[in-house]
Amino acid sequence: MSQQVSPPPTPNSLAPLITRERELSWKVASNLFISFKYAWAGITYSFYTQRNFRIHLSFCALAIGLSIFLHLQGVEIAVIAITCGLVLALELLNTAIESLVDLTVKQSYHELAKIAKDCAAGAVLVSAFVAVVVGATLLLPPLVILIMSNF
Ligand SMILES: Nc1ncnc2c1ncn2[C@@H]1O[C@H](COP(=O)(O)OP(=O)(O)OP(=O)(O)O)[C@@H](O)[C@H]1O
Repeated sequence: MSQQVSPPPTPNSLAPLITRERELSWKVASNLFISFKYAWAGITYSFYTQRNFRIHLSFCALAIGLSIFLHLQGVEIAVIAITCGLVLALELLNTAIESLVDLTVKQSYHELAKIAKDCAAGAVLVSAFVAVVVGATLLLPPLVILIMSNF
């Protein structure tokens, strides 16, 4: 049995969607404050449900705290903060992708669901690896000097 494939949308068929401006959304935040509230709800959801998010958040707090304690230069603290932000943002996207996949395939196995979840988890892993390299490069030398100077 051949699968029915819908034709790709032409630029003209997208125009009504754009003019109706997100009419298809279940709900649209009415103002900026409500948008922040929903964004914060996503962050707290990830915090309470995702162990990895809590672990990454703890390491980020530690790294930023250490960089201030060790009097790193402003640009170095900024690089550590950007790297931490990247890891946490990718964790949030990973959670979003997992939820979307579960919503789509429910509790059934699907090869594409596996690819989507594995790639999302892989993106987090890559960013975490980069964060370790950045942290080790910027934090370890002054930390070793501080420890050595106390012995
Ligand atoms: N519906 C599915 N079909 C196929 N494989 C799946 C499916 N759901 C999960 N998997 C596989 O199980 C793995 C773990 O999925 P799960 O949804 O439990 O993520 P997780 O353990 O919460 O991941 P993370 O630690 O990144 O948050 C996925 O990476 C994927 O390989």
